Amino acid sequence: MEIVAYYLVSFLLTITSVIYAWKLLDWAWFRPRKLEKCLRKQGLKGNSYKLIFGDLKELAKSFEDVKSKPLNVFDDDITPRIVPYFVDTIKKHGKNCFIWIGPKPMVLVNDAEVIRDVFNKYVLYQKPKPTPLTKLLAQGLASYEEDKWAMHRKILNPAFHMEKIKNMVPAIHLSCTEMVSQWEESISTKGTSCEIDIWPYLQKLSSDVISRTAFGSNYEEGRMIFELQKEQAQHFIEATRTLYILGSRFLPTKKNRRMKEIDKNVQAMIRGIIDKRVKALKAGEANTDDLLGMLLESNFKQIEQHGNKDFGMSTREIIEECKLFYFAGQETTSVLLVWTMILLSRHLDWQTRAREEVLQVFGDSKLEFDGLNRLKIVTMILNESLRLYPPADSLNRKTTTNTKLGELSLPAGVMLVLPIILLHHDKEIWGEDATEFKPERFSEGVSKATKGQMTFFPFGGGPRICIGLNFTMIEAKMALAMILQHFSFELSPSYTHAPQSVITIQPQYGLSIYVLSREGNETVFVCGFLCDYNGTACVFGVLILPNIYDSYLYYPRLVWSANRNNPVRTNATLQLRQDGGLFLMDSDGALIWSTNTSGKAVGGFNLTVMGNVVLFDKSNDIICQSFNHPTDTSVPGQIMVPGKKLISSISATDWNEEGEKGSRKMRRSSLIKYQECLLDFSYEELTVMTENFSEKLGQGGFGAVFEGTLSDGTKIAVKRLQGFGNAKKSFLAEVATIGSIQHVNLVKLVGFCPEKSHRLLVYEYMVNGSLDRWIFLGTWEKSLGWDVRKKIILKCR
Ligand code: HEM
Ligand SMILES: Nc1ncnc2c1ncn2[C@@H]1O[C@H](COP(=O)(O)OP(=O)(O)OP(=O)(O)O)[C@@H](O)[C@H]1O
Repeated sequence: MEIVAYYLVSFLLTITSVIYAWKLLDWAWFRPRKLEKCLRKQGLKGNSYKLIFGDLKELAKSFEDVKSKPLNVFDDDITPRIVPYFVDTIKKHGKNCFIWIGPKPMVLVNDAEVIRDVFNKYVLYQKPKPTPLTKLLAQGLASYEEDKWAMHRKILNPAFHMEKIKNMVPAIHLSCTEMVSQWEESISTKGTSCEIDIWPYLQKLSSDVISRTAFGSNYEEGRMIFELQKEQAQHFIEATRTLYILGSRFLPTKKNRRMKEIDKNVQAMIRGIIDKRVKALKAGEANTDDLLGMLLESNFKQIEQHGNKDFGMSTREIIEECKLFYFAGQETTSVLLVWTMILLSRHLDWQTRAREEVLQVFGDSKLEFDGLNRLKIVTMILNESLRLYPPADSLNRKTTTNTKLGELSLPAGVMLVLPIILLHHDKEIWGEDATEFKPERFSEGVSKATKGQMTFFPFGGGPRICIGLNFTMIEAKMALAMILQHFSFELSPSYTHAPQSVITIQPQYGLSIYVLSREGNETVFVCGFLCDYNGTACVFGVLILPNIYDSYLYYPRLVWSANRNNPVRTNATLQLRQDGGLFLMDSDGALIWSTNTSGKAVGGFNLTVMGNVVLFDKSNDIICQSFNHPTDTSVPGQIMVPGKKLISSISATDWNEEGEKGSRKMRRSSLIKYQECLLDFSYEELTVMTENFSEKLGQGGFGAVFEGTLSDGTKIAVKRLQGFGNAKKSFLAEVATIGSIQHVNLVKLVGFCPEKSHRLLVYEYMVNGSLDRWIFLGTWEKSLGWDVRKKIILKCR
């Protein structure tokens, strides 16, 4: 009996071993060979199959090779670095090719229409099965198929609707504010600018945003969960760099134990939060503004509707969805932001245009949802950034049965790769400048830019398109707008341009940029009428005021004017008409100038912080702007296009005197007409004007004051300062400050002289002397009372 049992067991063992051996052989050799034959018959080309590993070794080597070769800082042609093996294979075998991922062939799908088909027929083309390692990281919606996917998508969809995302905007705003404050703090310790590696900040930002929006009031617990998920992702990335060996996850290695421990802890923590919420929801107290709240609410509704738990998600499944939010939404959003920042650091013209738009929509006030939706330039920039640096460089699918794919007939089990980045960089699709940053491609939206083709799909496509698309775009707009509102930035020379693919496309060495605070550092423009002393000649224009940090601009200058060749008199008016734009009428009612926009419905006009006078319509679209009609000056951020020209305005604004004898003199003779403008005198001129400082008016704490006369006979008082030494910068800063103060009862500064070690201030002449003579009339009793002094201070006569 025992012998029979022995033979029976041996027989069964042998049979099982033979079956497994055959399966292994089929998996490692026969099946790959059969698939290869079939693909070659269809005209597809690729390397011959190599046992078990296929092309994996070459694939790993190609990544290693490019890793050590950073790109030129201005090079956005990144495909050879991100998908080196695809690029090499296409070079070697042509566009209709395949590569071997171990024993599985992977066909490259390059045709936009075929890609659309793959996305739409999502039951026929499914995602490759997640490895057990991926399962430890996150399962959820992204990895389900067919009915289970459909049910989860239906429950999750409402949480990602625009009106729900609107409620999350305050949470997103808070996270962005925290980041901006940290940058401001770093800057304040160094002055007005400093070098920051912003990559870790952007990663923390997107992680904070997910914690806040997913778990709301349980934000702190959420943050701990996501810290653990982050560590899990690190382990996962390391594991994906080696070939996954069946059963290896059961080995009691240190890493395997840690991954399991993390998974257990994360599950327990999320379960704790969910239990609290479910209790609150049942008691009618739960907050449903965060993702978790909305998901629970939607799940309840679904179960209630069908009266059956099977139509909803289990707690375990809800836990997986929460883990997935972090995995799918954190890194992707931070890389979108980091590449956008790199592009804007290099393309300062677009940085300026984006800032202009942000300031036009929000000014310096708090960002809010409706305004974010009006940011057109920012959206164009984000789309162009997603085109050049799509966070996911390619997507995978597999055939589930024998399938007709375009011209091909593919057997079941063939993997497909949809190479997002190759289509985004294709010169046949986007033109010769495909690898250049040109946000204007998206000026009329995505469908116009792609002509309705599936050539731009950073978020995938078809029914399985990214569920977080709206969420991520609002977050990115908010973060970018807030950064632009507070800072200017440019690349640091220490930045190394090395994009690399680690699940998402990331900057290998971070992103060091110079961040400059805009506060107190911006150039100030004012707009209005500028008249000569007599008020007989006025222009309507834009004036740039000196900035105390600049040493090159000592006095306000006119940078644009509407009527420089046609001055008007005082009492002229500028009228904004709803149906025609701006009209400049002289005091006698004669039309002097208009914006030439008759028939257009005008919403308003605005002087932007860049000094651009902008006329816009009701939907904030620009109707016309002074930047498009330059006169004699161009300011930073003003883009000059072919056909535009600057024409010197000296003689044109020099209404009374002929412009003569060198530019310095000419500038002065025209500037002297403006009350607001300060003149820079030479020491020699002041010596002549004061007849060698012969007539002393008095002595102050900082030096003596002398009488003088300008060439047109106007009397002046010249103060010769002592004690400023050679400190030209602080002297000019002082001049800029005093020069910008306008008060009827304070003497006006006319000009100054900073030549060599001379420091002189030129004031208008006060016939009645200094105010102190009138304030202190000999004795305290006789001097002016407080009410009179108050009136003097408050400018009342
Ligand atoms: C720049 C940011 C993002 C990019 C580029 C991006 C990209 C993608 C892509 C390409 C897919 C399709 C994958 C495939 O078809 O194989 C996808 C799916 C998905 N994404 Fe995103 N994503 C981003 C942000 C987010 C955020 C913020 C969340 C959640 C909070 C999210 C959640 C998901 C989910 C759950 C899916 C699976 C959808 C399904 O299978 O029905 N994503 N994402
Ligand atoms: N713009 C002016 N027009 C006519 N006289 C002036 C003018 N500015 C100064 N003075 C004369 O010169 C004197 C000294 O002026 P100054 O402004 O230097 O002195 P202060 O007011 O005593 O103080 P401080 O040196 O602290 O500014 C005045 O008392 C006045 O008589």
